[in-house]
Amino acid sequence: MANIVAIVGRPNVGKSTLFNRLVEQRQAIMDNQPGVTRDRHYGYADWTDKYFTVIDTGGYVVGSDDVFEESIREQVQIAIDEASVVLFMVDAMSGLTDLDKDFANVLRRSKKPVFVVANKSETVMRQNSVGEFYALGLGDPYPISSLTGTGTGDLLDEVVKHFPTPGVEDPNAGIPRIAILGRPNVGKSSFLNVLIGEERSIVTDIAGTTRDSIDTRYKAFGKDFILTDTAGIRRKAKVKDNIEFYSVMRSLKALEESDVVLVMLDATRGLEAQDMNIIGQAVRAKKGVVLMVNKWDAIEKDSKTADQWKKEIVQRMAPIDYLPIVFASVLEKQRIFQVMEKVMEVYENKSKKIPTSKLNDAMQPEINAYPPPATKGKMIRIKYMIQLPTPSPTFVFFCNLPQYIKEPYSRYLENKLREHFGFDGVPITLFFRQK
Ligand SMILES: Nc1nc2c(ncn2[C@@H]2O[C@H](COP(=O)(O)OP(=O)(O)OP(=O)(O)O)[C@@H](O)[C@H]2O)c(=O)[nH]1
Ligand SMILES: Nc1nc2c(ncn2[C@@H]2O[C@H](COP(=O)(O)OP(=O)(O)OP(=O)(O)O)[C@@H](O)[C@H]2O)c(=O)[nH]1
Repeated sequence: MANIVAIVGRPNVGKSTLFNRLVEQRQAIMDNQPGVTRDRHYGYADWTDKYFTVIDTGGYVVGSDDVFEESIREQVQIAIDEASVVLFMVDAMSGLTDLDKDFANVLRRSKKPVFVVANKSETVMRQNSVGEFYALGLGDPYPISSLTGTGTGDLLDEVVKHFPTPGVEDPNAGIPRIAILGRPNVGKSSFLNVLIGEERSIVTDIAGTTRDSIDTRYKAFGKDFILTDTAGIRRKAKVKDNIEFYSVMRSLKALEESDVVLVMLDATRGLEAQDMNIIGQAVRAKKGVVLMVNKWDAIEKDSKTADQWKKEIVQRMAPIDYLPIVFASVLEKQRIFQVMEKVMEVYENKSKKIPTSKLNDAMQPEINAYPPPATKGKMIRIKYMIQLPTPSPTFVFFCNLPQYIKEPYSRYLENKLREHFGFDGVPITLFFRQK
C-alpha cells in the first residue's frame, strides 16, 4: 500500500505551490526519462527516507457557483478515499473564510489524519495569527510558506509519522501504462466500459471522480495496468471553445505518459490518415503499439478479409511491419481478452533486456554472413554490441567506421534482432559508435 498525501483547500491558497515544492526534486530526476509528463496532479516525494505520492486536488474544483458545493465534496472525498494523510491548506494572509469552514465540515467526518496547514506564513506576524484556524476544529494549525519552504520540514516530520510503511520509490514501477487512442466514434468509451466496468462511464461535468483522481490502477482479465487518460486534462470549462485542439492535446498527453499505445481502428472505415498519424506519433515516441481493428462484427467478410487488412496496413505503414493486429468487436465482446494479452506481451517486449553475450552470440554470425558493404574501399567491421538500459530497446553497435553504416544495413540488423529476440510491437533504436 502506497503512502498518499492529498492537498485540499479552496482555490488560490497555494496548493500547487506546495505540491511543486514537495515533488520538485524527484520530479526533476524522473523528468529526464521520456514518457514522464510535467503538468500533472500527482507526483512522488520523499522525506527522511519515507516515500509518498502527493496529490494536488486543486485542478478538480471547477468554479461555477452552483457546482461549487458539490465539487468541494468530491474533492475532499477523493482525498479521504485515497490518502493516508490529508493536508488541509488555508491562507494565513487572507485569514479564515466561509469556504474554509465548508471544507472543514466535510473533513471532520474523515477518519484519516488531517493537518491544517496555514500557508503564506512567511512573516512572524502571520505565523502568530494562525491561532484563528483552531476554529476549524481540526487541531493545531501548522504555519508554513510553500513559497520559501519555511515550516515545511516540521510539518513533514509529523506527516510521515502517520505512514503505515516506509513506502516505495515508485509504487507503479513495473505496471504497464496504457493509452487507448483512436478517432472519434471508433469505440473507445465502449471498450473502456467493457474493460473496467460501467462505473467509469459516469463522467460528470465536474472532472475528477475518484477513479480518475490519480493514475488509477485497474485489474481486468487478470491483468494489472494503468490507464493514462487522466482527469487532470479534462478541465472542460477551460477548453469549451476549442474542443478539437483539446482532444488532440489529450491524446498526445496520454500517449506521452504511456508504455503501450492501443490504437483502435474502425473496420467499417478502413485505415485513415488520422490513424496513420497516431501510429506514427506512437512509434516516434518509442512506445509499444498494438492495433485493434474494432467493429469486426459490422463488416462483410470471408476467410481472407483479415489477411487483406493486415497486408494493407503493413503496406501503408512501411517500413513499420512489426505491429500486432487484433480483429475484435467490443459490441460482441469478441477477442477483448486477446487485445489485453497482446498489450501485456508488447509491454514485456518493450522492457526486455538481452544479455550482452546472448546478443553477440546471435548477431555475430548474422553480421559475418552479411557484413556491412565496404565503402570508399574501406572495410567496415562491427566488433560487438550491447543493449542500453533505456525504457525502450536501444542497441549500440561498436565498429571501426560508424559513419559508413547506411540505412539498409541498419534495417538488416534490426530485422535480425527481431528474428532472434522477438520485439513484436516495439520500436527499436540502433546506434553505431566508434571503437
Ligand atoms: N506569499 C505567499 N504566496 C504564496 C505562497 N504559496 C503560494 N502563494 C501564491 O498564492 C497564489 C496561489 O497559489 P497556487 O499554488 O496556484 O494556489 P492553488 O491553491 O493551487 O490554487 P488553485 O489551483 O486555484 O486551486 C500564487 O500567486 C502563489 O504564488 C506562500 O507560501 N506565500
Ligand atoms: N458494430 C459495432 N459497433 C461498435 C463497436 N464498438 C463500438 N461501437 C459503436 O460505435 C459507436 C461509438 O462508440 P464509442 O464507444 O462512443 O466511441 P468513442 O471512440 O468513445 O467515441 P468518442 O467519444 O467520440 O471519441 C457507438 O454507437 C458504439 O455502440 C463494435 O465492436 N461493433
